[in-house]
Amino acid sequence: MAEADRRTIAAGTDGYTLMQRAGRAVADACEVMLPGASRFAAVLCGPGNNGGDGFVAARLLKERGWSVSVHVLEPRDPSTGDAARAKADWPGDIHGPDDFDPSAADLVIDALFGAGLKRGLSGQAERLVQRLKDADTPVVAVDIPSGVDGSSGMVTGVAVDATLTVTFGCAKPGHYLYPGRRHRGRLVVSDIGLGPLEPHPATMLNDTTVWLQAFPWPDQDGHKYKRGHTIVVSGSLAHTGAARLAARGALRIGAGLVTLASPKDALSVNAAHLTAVMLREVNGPDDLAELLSDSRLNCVVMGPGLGVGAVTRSLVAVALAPRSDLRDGQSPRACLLDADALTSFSGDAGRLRDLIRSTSGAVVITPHDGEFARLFSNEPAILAGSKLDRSRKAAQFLGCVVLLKGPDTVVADPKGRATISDGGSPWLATAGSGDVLSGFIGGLLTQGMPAFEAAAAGDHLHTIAAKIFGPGLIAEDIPEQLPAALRMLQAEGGAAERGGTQPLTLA
Ligand SMILES: NC(=O)C1=CN([C@@H]2O[C@H](COP(=O)(O)OP(=O)(O)OC[C@H]3O[C@@H](n4cnc5c(N)ncnc54)[C@H](O)[C@@H]3O)[C@@H](O)[C@H]2O)[C@@H](O)CC1
Ligand SMILES: [K+]
Repeated sequence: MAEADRRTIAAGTDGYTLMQRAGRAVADACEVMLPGASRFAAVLCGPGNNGGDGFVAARLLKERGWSVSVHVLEPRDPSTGDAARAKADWPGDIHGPDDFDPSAADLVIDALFGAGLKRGLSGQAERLVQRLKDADTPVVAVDIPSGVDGSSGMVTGVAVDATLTVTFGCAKPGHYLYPGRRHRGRLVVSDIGLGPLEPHPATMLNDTTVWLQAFPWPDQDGHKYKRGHTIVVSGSLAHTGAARLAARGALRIGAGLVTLASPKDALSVNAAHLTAVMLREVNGPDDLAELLSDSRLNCVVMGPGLGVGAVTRSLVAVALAPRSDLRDGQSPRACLLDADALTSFSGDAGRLRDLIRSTSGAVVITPHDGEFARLFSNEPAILAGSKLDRSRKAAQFLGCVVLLKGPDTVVADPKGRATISDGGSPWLATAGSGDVLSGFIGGLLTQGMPAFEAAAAGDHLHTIAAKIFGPGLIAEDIPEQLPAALRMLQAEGGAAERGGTQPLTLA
């Protein structure tokens, strides 16, 4: 973001002009939020340019008839640069923090600190923010709620709870990553004329613009063998449901064929629950190796309900085994590892990395936070940092795509590309929903979708399907909502082809 700012200034727009535009965007948002007359805004201005934006907004609101009181942390703040100029242009009194009474105001503007904050609020700033949190007054945050780290969403100590956040140029990761996401209220991204961002952004909001171009719509003249064949490995008798959920997900999202590889003891229970999904007896790694000698089986999904231990480790090794049997035109087999397939490598991520690096096919792993922490328990450097950092480091370490689940799911690839999801559905916090997600992504890999795009698309469609169903959702419902989600996607695909859209960069 600072880079975009520098480019804009280099291209002829000075910093003070940008600050005027930013302050105007904030003032406009306040007017939309509180239309009417006799409005009173209290504006908290910090020592940097965030505070400068606050002074500009304060002046514009005063010109528009608002009563405005401005408060700074220290009398000398802000003392340099554009922010000092904005302060000098403010025509009213400047108060200290002790005069700040949030409950007397109709609205508070939080212009204390911007997205570059790297340490927790302390002292006067902390006390001021705590007083604001204790009041019930609506808050408009400038750029990001003060106390939230814009690049990670992390909060050390207190952070402002905004009703609305106005940011500039593009959103920041901290607007979407938790806990920052919880603090920002509604988000408005204002175009203040910042320079163009990199043509290949590293961090993107996960929406259709990231992956729609790569979505594997079936060909008009296609047949099921062309759409690929997914193998889902089932657990034993008492643990078969998870694999069936994944298998149904893979079939719904368009895999041409799906076969459940089931141990003998679970065959009859699996058979009793399957119709379009096929069934094959597979008792352990040797049987799986024999099944996979058929090179048409081009994706394996394993982990859900599989059990933790040496057998699962061997099954993963078989699925990732190097291949010499590929004929011309055949693509290598992709692999989706989730749940027990990851927990079986707890504290031994190096072994999993060696297996992944030996395969020529695409690999996606889909851990939740607990599985991620167990897998990398011997790699403390990977466990440090924001969710975005951790996902990127894990992807680079393993050499595969990592999808780290949560309401702010992150998908990262080894080259550093990453997406953040825009809030899942709270109804997805239900048993088996992750198994369906494995199936969705596996089904897309089966159809040849590149791994990063497949993971992002699977996650997005999973959320859309859950939102379509709404309250009362259980995992079985998710694949059944996919047709409606795909119809929406198809309509959007047509619109995108006509209009052309760019991914939403998060800088
Ligand atoms: N393109 C851009 O980036 C633009 C940015 N603008 C504004 O500029 C802001 C960024 O300005 P700055 O870089 O000056 O950042 P801030 O306004 O957040 O201020 C940084 C100052 O606060 C101090 N500080 C940081 N963390 C602290 C803590 N925990 N406790 C006490 N003091 C702390 C720092 O030492 C520094 O002096 C943005 O948030 C935005 O509001 C706009 O004016 C227009 C364009
Ligand atoms: K702020």
